[in-house]
Amino acid sequence: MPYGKPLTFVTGNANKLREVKQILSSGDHPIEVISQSLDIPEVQGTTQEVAIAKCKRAAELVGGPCITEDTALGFKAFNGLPGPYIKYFLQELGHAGLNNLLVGFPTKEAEAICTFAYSAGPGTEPVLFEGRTAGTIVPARGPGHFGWDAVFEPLDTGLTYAEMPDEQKNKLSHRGRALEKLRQFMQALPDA
Ligand SMILES: O=c1nc[nH]c2c1ncn2[C@H]1C[C@H](O)[C@@H](COP(=O)(O)OP(=O)(O)OP(=O)(O)O)O1
Ligand SMILES: [Mg+2]
Repeated sequence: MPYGKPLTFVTGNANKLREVKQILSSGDHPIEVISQSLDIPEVQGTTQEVAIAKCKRAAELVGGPCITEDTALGFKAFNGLPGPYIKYFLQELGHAGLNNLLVGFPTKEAEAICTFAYSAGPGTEPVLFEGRTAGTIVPARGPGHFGWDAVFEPLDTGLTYAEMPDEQKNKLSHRGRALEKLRQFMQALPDA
C-alpha cells in the first residue's frame, strides 16, 4: 500500500531528490515524493540545528507538511569539521583540495551524516531522522557529478560512492539509513 499523500521534499539538489525518490519508491510501502526547489538560507550550527531551521522555513513557504535534508561530511582529524559546512569547502577546494586538507594528519577517516527533518506544517516542531556512514577520504575515483561522492570510500567496500551502482550506495549510505527511519515514522502516522 502506498502512503496516502505525496510527500513534499524541499531541496535545491537534483541528485538528492533522485536518490530520495529511488529509496522511498521501493519496498512494500512506497512513498510518493514531489519536490519544490526553494532557496532557503542555511544557519550556522550543528547538523541538527541546521536541519531544524531549514525545515521550519520550508514548512512556512510550502504552507503544509514537508521534509528537508541536510548532509554533513565530518573529518575525524578535524573533530567532525567541515560537517554541515562541507558544501562550501567542496565548492572552493574541490576534490583534490579536500584530500590536501588532510595531508599530514594520521587519519583520513570521515563520517557522512544525513539529517532528514519532517514538519507537519508551519509552526510545528520538526522531527529529525539521522543516518551515518563511516569511511575514508581518498583521491577522486568515479564519476564526479554528485558532490563529494568520488572522494568518499565507505569502510570495507573498496569503492567510492561514485563508483557504486545506485542500489549499492542507497543500501549503505547515510541517506538510505536516515530514510529507513523516516519511512517507519511515516507508516505510523494516522494518515498512512
Ligand atoms: O550523498 C552525497 N554524496 C556526495 N555529496 C553529497 C551527498 N549529499 C549531499 N552532498 C553534497 C551536496 C552539498 O555540496 C553538500 C551538502 O549540503 P546541503 O546544504 O545538505 O545540500 P544542498 O545545498 O546541495 O541541497 P539542499 O537544497 O537540500 O540544502 O554535500
Ligand atoms: Mg543546502
